Amino acid sequence: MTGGGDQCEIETHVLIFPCPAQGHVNCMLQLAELLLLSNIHVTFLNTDHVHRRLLRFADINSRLAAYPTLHFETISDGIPADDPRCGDSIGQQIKQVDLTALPQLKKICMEASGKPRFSCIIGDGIFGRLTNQLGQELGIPVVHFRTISACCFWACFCAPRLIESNELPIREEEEDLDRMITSIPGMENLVRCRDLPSFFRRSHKRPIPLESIVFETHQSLRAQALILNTFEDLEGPILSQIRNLFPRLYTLGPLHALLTARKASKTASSEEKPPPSFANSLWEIDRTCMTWLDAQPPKSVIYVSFGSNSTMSRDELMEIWYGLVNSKKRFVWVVRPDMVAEQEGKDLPSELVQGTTERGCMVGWAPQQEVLEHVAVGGFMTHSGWNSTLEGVVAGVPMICWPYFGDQQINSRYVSEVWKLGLDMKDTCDRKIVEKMVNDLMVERREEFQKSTDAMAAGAKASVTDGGSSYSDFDSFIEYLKSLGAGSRN
Ligand SMILES: O=c1ccn([C@@H]2O[C@H](COP(=O)(O)OP(=O)(O)O[C@H]3O[C@H](CO)[C@@H](O)[C@H](O)[C@H]3O)[C@@H](O)[C@H]2O)c(=O)[nH]1
Ligand SMILES: C[C@H]1CC[C@@H]2C(C(=O)O)=CO[C@@H](O)[C@@H]21
Repeated sequence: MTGGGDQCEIETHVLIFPCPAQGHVNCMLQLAELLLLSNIHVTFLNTDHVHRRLLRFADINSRLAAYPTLHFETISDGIPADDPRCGDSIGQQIKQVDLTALPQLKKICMEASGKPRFSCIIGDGIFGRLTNQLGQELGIPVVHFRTISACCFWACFCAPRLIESNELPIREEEEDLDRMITSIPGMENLVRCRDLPSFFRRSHKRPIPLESIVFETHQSLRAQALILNTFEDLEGPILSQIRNLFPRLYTLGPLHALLTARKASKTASSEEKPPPSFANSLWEIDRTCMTWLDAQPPKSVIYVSFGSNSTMSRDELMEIWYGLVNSKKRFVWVVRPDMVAEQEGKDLPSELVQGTTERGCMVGWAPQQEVLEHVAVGGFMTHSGWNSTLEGVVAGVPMICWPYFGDQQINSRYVSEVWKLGLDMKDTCDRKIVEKMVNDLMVERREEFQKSTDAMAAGAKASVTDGGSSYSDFDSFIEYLKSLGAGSRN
C-alpha cells in the first residue's frame, strides 16, 4: 500500500511515542497510519506492556503486512511486570515513564553509526518535557500531539491566569463549584468551577497534580509544532486563542474520520484495495453485541461505555444499572473486567436480571466505532473521553455525559452547554436521574438533539473531506514533515 515515492519521502522517518493509555495509543495509531499512507516511514514506540496487549488484541501483524515502512519498538515503563496497571494507575504509569524512559529513548533514536534515525519525533504532549529534552540532546525536531480537546488544553494552559485573578483555588462547597469562571480568554462565562478539568479540584480524582499538567502543557511552547485531534467547526473560538501562542498548530481531527476519508480517496483513484480497518484495542473485543444490535429497531438502543480508565464502586454500578433498566430502553453496556472496584458481591436483584435479559446486552469491550455507527443506536452514555466524544460527534449520536477525571469534565460541559449535543450528568450518580436523562435523550428531546448532532456530524465530515480544514491541515503537516526529512539529510 505504501512504499514507492521518491527518496525524500522514504527517508522522512518519524518516531511516534504515545502515553501508555488506550485513548492515546488509539489516536496515535490512527495518525501513524495516515502518515504511512503519505509514504512517510513510521516507528511506533510503546511500552512493553502496551505492545504485548496490542499483539494479543489489535492484529499488529496484519498491520505490519499492510505497511512495510511501519516498525514497532518498545521500552520498559519502569513498573514491575506483574503489576495489573488497571484504570486508576495511569497517573503512576505516566510518572514512571517520565522518570525512566530517557536513556531508552536515546538508544532507540540513534543508529549504530551515531546518526539520528529520525527526522522528527512526534511525542505525546503529556510527555512534553521528556520529548523536548530528547530532541534537544539528539538534535531531532520535536512535534507534540496532545490527545485531549482544545478546550481542555487551553484551560490547563491558562491555569496561571486563573491563580492571578484569584479564581483558584476552588473551595469545595457546592456554591463555589457552581461559580462561573471568567478569566479564560474565549471561554468566558462558559464553564463553572466543577466543569474545569479534574486536575483543578483538590477533592476530585486527579491522576496527575495540576502543577505537573500545567508544566507539561507549557512545554509545548518549546516544541516545533503542536497537533490537536479536533476541527474548526467544533472548537474554532478556542483554536483562535491557542494559535496566538502556537503559530504552528495542526488540527487534524476527527482523526478516525480523516483516516477513513484518506484511505477511501487514496484507493478511489487506483485499482488498489484499501487496507482493512485495524482494531487498536488493548482488550479483547466481544462482537456478540453487533449480532444483538442487528435484531433491534432503529435508534432504539443506548450504548453505554466509560472508556479505558474509569472505575466505579459497586453502588455506582447499581445506580446506573437500575436507571437503565427502569428507563425501559434497550442498552448495550461495556463493563470492563477492571471497571468495578469491589468484585462480585451479593446476588443480583431479580428485576435487574430480568430487565437486562429482556432489553440489554453487556460486554467486556466492544467495537465502539462500529457500535456508534450502527442504525439501532440512538444514544451514547459516555465518560466524555476525547476519542469517544469525537466518535459520538461523527456518528451523530446524542450523548449523556458522566465524566470521571482529567479532561472529561470540561468535555461534558461543552457537549451539553456549548455544542448542545446532549446532557451533562456530572457529579451525580442516581438511578432516577439516569432514568430521566435516558428518556429525555431517547424520547422527550430526541428531535432537538438529533438536529444539532446531525449538523455537527456534517461539519466533522466536511472538515476531513478535500477542501475541509483538517484535510488541508494534514496536507500542510505532511509538507512540513518532508521538509524536516530533507533537512535531516543535509
Ligand atoms: O468498549 C470499548 C470502549 C472504548 N473503545 C475505544 O477506546 C477509546 C477510548 O478513548 P477515550 O474515549 O478517549 O477514553 P479513555 O480511554 O479514557 O482515554 C484517555 O485518553 C483520552 C485522550 O487523551 C482522554 O480524553 C480521556 O479522558 C482519558 O481517560 C475510543 O477510541 C473507543 O472507541 C472501544 O473500542 N471499545
Ligand atoms: C490520566 C490523564 C492525565 C493526563 C492525560 C491527559 C492529558 O492531559 O494529556 C488526559 O487524560 C488522560 O488521558 C491522561
